Amino acid sequence: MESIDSKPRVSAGESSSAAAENVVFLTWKDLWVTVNNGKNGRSILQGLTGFARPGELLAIMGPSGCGKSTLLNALAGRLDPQTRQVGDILINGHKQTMAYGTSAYVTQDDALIHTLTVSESVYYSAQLRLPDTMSRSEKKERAEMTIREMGLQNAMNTRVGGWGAKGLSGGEKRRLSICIEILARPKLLFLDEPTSGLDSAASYHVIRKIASLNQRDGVRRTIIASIHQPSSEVFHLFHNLFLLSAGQTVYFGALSAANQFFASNGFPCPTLQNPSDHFLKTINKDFDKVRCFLETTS
Ligand SMILES: Nc1ncnc2c1ncn2[C@@H]1O[C@H](COP(=O)(O)OP(=O)(O)OP(=O)(O)O)[C@@H](O)[C@H]1O
Repeated sequence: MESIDSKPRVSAGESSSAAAENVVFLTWKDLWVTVNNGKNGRSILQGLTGFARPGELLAIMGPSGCGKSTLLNALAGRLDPQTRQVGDILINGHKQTMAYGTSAYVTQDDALIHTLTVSESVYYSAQLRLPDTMSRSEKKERAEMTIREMGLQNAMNTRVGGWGAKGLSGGEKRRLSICIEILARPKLLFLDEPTSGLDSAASYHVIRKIASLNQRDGVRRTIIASIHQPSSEVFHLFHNLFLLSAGQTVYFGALSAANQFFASNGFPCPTLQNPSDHFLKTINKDFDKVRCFLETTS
């Protein structure tokens, strides 16, 4: 089976120039994550290598249970204590801990207070999260700017809402959660399934807002999101793809080269089919073929 090089290389100067520019170039090398369940350890991630660049969005995709959240948590330093991690995770080429506010993690569940409005949620978070070196009015200004960046200006006075009290839509809640996490202008943003539970239009709106953040405020963020079955429009908002199956890398590289990679390995994407559906179907359906595919490409 023919294979192409799915592992793009990091150019020598990229990590050091990211450090000079005060952005984050995240690299992981031969990353293993094992969980201890009784007598035997089970490898959830098996020797993953990749990177995420400033100014780009990386999608982590794969079938349910393949290890997407585990990879995201390992990169964010949020693995739970029962797991063991081996391998290197480097920031701008070095092993280092990130300063407060450098990175943010948006979880799948929106941890919002139902009785607050959008503006109250963001203003209060700004007062609590932003450094004391910022004045009250600077914090308020930052909160307003961030609300606009996430396209929530028309819902400023809408309550979050919950059971029995309708408030924000699911997509608006997700954008509010992101809004709160990006208040401190993190250079590295992790999102765990930011579109889960949303319809395709709301998903597109959420990811488009995330994708446009870098253009709007000029901060070249490094953005990594795990994502389930994105529509074609959502899929094409990402720059790079990390495709996993059973804890192993199926593909890592530019999104634009993934079709060619699958085609040259005997799995061309049918015309008019959403490529992300095709990739996930291929991994799920042809399990034995994919095992052989993994062996040839690793
Ligand atoms: N702490 C843990 N203890 C035991 N097993 C774990 C633990 N964390 C993850 N796993 C197992 O590792 C595998 C990968 O889990 P993970 O949540 O990373 O998958 P996922 O791709 O994010 O799944 P989904 O798309 O369904 O959310 C699963 O089989 C899960 O049961």
